Amino acid sequence: MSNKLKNDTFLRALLRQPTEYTPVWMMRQAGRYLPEYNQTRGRAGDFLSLCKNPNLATEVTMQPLARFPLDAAILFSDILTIPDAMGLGLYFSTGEGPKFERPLRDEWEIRDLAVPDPNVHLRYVMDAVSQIRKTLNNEVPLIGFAGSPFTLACYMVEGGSSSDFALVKTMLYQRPELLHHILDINARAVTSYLNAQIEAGAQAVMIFDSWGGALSHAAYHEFSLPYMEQIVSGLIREHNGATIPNIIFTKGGGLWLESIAATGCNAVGLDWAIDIGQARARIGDKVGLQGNLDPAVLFSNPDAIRAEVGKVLHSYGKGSGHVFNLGHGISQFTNPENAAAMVEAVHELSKPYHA
Ligand SMILES: Cc1c2[nH]c(c1CCC(=O)O)Cc1[nH]c(c(CCC(=O)O)c1C)Cc1[nH]c(c(CCC(=O)O)c1C)Cc1[nH]c(c(C)c1CCC(=O)O)C2
Repeated sequence: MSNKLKNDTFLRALLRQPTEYTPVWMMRQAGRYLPEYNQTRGRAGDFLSLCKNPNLATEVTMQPLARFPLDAAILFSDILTIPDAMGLGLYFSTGEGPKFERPLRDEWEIRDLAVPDPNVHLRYVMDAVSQIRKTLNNEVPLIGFAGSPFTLACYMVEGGSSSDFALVKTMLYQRPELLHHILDINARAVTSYLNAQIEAGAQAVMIFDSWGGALSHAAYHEFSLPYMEQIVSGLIREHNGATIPNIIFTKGGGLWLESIAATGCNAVGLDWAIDIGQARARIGDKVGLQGNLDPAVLFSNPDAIRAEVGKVLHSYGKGSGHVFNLGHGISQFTNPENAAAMVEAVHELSKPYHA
């Protein structure tokens, strides 16, 4: 099988190589805003069964690509597959988000944590990756992903979603060595998981640090960033002759862009709080940038969406190095026609910036 991509615009933009237009994909592009996704999830039974069934995971990965001319596909899965493989017992109760049957509450549970073998305990993810690659037939690249060690620790310690991170932050300040132990296991688990995804066919990888932005300046630099740096330095950089770019996305990380860019990553994800032109001025000579449209823009209408897309493109300015995306996942209450309008506007309006 030839590995030549028909559309590698996304990969080139991450590596700051020239492109004809600005490539675009959407975080959570396969999800509940698509009626066909809800239909497939209904057939699977629930969200986790969907993740664990490679046929159905492939089907939903392809759904947004059938609707919109996106420049990348992203593996359909979840960041919490790793703690699930560690034995914490992931489940999703409708309307309440992710939960663990056995969150980390006792010190012995933390001391007992072990790095799962991705090709055994997360075989279903690797099977999905290779099946998605076959189905994609080299049309666009496939993105693999994982959660950051700190973001995973938030869920593992809290036992689910949290608004104040009381338990994990108590541990951070009271028993920092215990949290460091969890983070070290998580960093090794994420590195081998992402490398297994690359070996199974992922052509770029992204680390979601969804909660790093909830930390203080000092705590971010002690408990989140160094572990992402450890992962980046352990990632496979070339596979079957192709460069495998990586992206770090700390939501709320705008204050720390220089530190993030210094990890050795290829690209940095931006939420919508920062001006992308300013971000480029700060780190754009070192890394590519991905983002940064407010997902709420997609609640408006095609004309307003076009105007907001134009502002982001104008702020980034001329030249390569930008992958257009939302600043966070697409809302389940988005009209798919508005997502279509965004993708079309990016492709059309970005061409003059690459002339
Ligand atoms: C924190 C986090 C999680 N998962 C993820 C993150 C990091 C990104 C972020 O900050 O949002 C990452 C993720 N989750 C999902 C993907 C799939 C790929 C994609 O299309 O982008 C990715 C990349 C599918 C999903 N993961 C989830 C859904 C919705 C579940 C459903 O279908 O019922 C999807 C499509 C469930 C999930 N999974 C998680 C939460 C908090 C929830 C519930 C939130 C919600 O209800 O919107 C954990």
